Amino acid sequence: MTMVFLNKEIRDGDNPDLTEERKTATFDTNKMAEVIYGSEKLARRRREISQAVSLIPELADSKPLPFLSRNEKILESTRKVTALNEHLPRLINMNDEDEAWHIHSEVIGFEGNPLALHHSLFIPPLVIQGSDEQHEKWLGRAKRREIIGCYAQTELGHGSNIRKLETTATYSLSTQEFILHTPTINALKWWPGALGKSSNHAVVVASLIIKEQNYGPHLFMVQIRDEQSHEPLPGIAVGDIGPKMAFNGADNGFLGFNNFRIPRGNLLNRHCNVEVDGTYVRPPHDKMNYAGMIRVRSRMAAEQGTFMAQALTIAVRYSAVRRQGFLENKSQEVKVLDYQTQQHRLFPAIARSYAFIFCGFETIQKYETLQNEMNSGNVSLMADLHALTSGIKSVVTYQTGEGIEQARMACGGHGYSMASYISEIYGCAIGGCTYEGENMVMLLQLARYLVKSVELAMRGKPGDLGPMVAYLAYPDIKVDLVTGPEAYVKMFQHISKRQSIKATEKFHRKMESGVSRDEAWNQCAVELTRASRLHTRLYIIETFIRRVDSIEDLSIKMVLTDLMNLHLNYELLDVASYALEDGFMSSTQMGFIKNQLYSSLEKIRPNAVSLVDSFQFSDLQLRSNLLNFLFQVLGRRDGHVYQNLFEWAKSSPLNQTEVLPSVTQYLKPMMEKAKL
Ligand SMILES: CCCCC/C=C\C/C=C\C/C=C\C/C=C\C/C=C\CCCCC(=O)SCCNC(=O)CCNC(=O)[C@H](O)C(C)(C)COP(=O)(O)OP(=O)(O)OC[C@H]1O[C@@H](n2cnc3c(N)ncnc32)[C@H](O)[C@@H]1OP(=O)(O)O
Ligand SMILES: Cc1cc2nc3c(=O)[nH]c(=O)nc-3n(C[C@H](O)[C@H](O)[C@H](O)COP(=O)(O)OP(=O)(O)OC[C@H]3O[C@@H](n4cnc5c(N)ncnc54)[C@H](O)[C@@H]3O)c2cc1C
Repeated sequence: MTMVFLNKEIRDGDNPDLTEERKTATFDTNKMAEVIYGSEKLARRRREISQAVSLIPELADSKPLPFLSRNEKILESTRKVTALNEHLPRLINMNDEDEAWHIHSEVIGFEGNPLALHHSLFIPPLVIQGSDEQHEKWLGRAKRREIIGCYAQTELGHGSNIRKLETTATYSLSTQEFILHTPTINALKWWPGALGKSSNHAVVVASLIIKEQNYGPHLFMVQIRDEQSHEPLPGIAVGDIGPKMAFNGADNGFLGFNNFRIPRGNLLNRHCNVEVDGTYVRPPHDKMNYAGMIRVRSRMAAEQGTFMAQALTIAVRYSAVRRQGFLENKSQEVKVLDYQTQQHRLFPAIARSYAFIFCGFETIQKYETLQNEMNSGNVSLMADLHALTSGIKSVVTYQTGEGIEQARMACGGHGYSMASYISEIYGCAIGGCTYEGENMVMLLQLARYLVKSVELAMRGKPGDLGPMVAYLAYPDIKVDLVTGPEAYVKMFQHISKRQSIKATEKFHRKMESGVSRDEAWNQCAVELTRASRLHTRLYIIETFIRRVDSIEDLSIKMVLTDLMNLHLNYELLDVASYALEDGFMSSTQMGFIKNQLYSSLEKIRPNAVSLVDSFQFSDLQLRSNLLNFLFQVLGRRDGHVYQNLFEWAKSSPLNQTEVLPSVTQYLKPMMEKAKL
């Protein structure tokens, strides 16, 4: 029997400890899902899609993934993604990217698949950088999945510094072709997802050479494998780069060219061109070829917030059914979720998940605006969004890693087992600190923007500062935190502004003392990255406040206000030393922040399970679908952890036989020998 309480599904047969949690919630999880995913329609569509997928057996894992070898993982992810391809048009609106992401996440999980990059990194640069004619030629084929592609930029020797990529695309005037070449081992493309064994096309980033002049990195559409035989084309060396920390269901690859020729029309030329006679037509912005990277980075806050939310769903549900130790009542052990330390471990991370998802939706919208402007030739928004997304991708990936690791530790010993599946989520999410721009490198990109902005403010031109950095010119007026969120923002603004100014002044002093600009920059780099982090954390706080302000439903607004207050106090406490240093914050205020934080933990406690339930991850999505295969066990919606942990252990391949060859071949002889 199912009883609906405030639209929260209470099911007979669930672990009573979880049922009790769901009953104490003060809000409706369906309503909260609408806020998280931005609309009633999307939240509802997600549920409908999850439900539809759960009814199609071939879309479920056919084996528990942690027990599979790499080859088996790739076979399984490919089986699922191709099976899904057959069902997609019936299950989702094919033009809706959010629906597509959701269904892929349901079916594929975290371990990658040969089409993940096709949609996120092959089609988008083709859309952004390809001309109408090029769309005509490749886009339809790519969307129909007649061809499979990837994005090949990083090389063995260079990833961060793309101006130094060594792969060359030399224009041949006589044949009107580009000759792609890999001059050294270091120049091999290295890392691109789905390149190794699956793709037959790649968007390749290579240095464009015309009449011996290097015009820097440009994007080329390159067919790398025969469409019939799938063999590499002559002049191409391609393969898999081996097992990784995660994403082992995907084939990240290497790629080398031996004077491989492609037609002139394969340079993606919506914004730049090489004419027949070798004349180079410049793009409207120097870094136009980097626009695809801004796109991916703009999506990372929501994506990473979701990864963290998945780990937290597992940890919070488990913490509500795990009983260990006593508080006042000595006749019953307490749920570990009742310990303040456990709450302090998990609840600020829940708040960050919400904050990242809210911030993510804002940045995705900003990117869409940029894209529309770029299409009509206006590139003025590019610099701001590059700076913003560089900071956001760095801060959210790092904090997501922290949050997921805390979720794992919060599950004690069982968190360390693959039965929690948290380590797989961690491996997948933490890759984000490196891919799409190594975090330190991206923080330093934002720092360039901050330093320039401080210089403008110092030169008495605050009117030239964009809205994102206007606070750098605000006067320092002390604030009373009791007055609410705005005061927290002002305190954060002061901290961020002061650090940006300090780092800039240090940089100036170094140069004035005769140190070169680059060396001075390097000697200030740690301080500069601190400024970037603070600026970004301030931005995330502001998006959280904006989102909560916009909510009308009172019960949702109240619980999100609790979560936002927790976030404000946690973030401010974390950086308080910056404000204590110059006396902007007093030790009394510090005490106030701590007390507010502890009181927020208490307020959130009754809503904790429902706050993670509101993400509405299905058991399949968390890989805990008992109907198909025993898998991630701790975060099951029904909370039946222990019996399923035992089932999980029994299903281990090691337990399919009582005596292993390791015993008969090695341990037994050793023991026998010892008896002699
Ligand atoms: C619809 C269907 C969907 C289906 C979905 C299917 C499946 C999904 C299911 C599950 C998936 C699950 C999970 C998926 C999650 C993850 C995916 C997995 C893997 C991700 C793949 C990652 C791919 C990559 O990593 S691609 C490679 C990325 N590489 C980088 O990012 C390189 C970083 N380096 C750089 O960007 C540059 O080198 C640089 C650091 C910016 C420096 O560039 P440089 O040219 O040297 O410039 P310089 O520093 O001198 O600065 C000069 C000037 O330019 C400005 N600038 C720089 N960049 C930009 C820019 N982009 N835009 C604007 N301006 C820019 C810079 O600020 C300077 O300005 P100024 O002089 O200071 O004014
Ligand atoms: C899971 C995964 C998937 C990927 N998928 C793709 C893909 O599909 N396509 C693709 O083209 N690439 C892909 N990559 C590659 C990825 O984009 C690069 O690894 C990334 O951009 C970092 O570059 P790097 O490896 O050269 O690191 P490096 O730059 O060598 O970084 C090493 C260290 O040097 C530091 N460092 C480097 N430069 C500076 C600097 N200027 N100032 C200060 N410190 C610096 C870094 O902070 C870091 O600590 C993927 C990587 C991973 C992990």
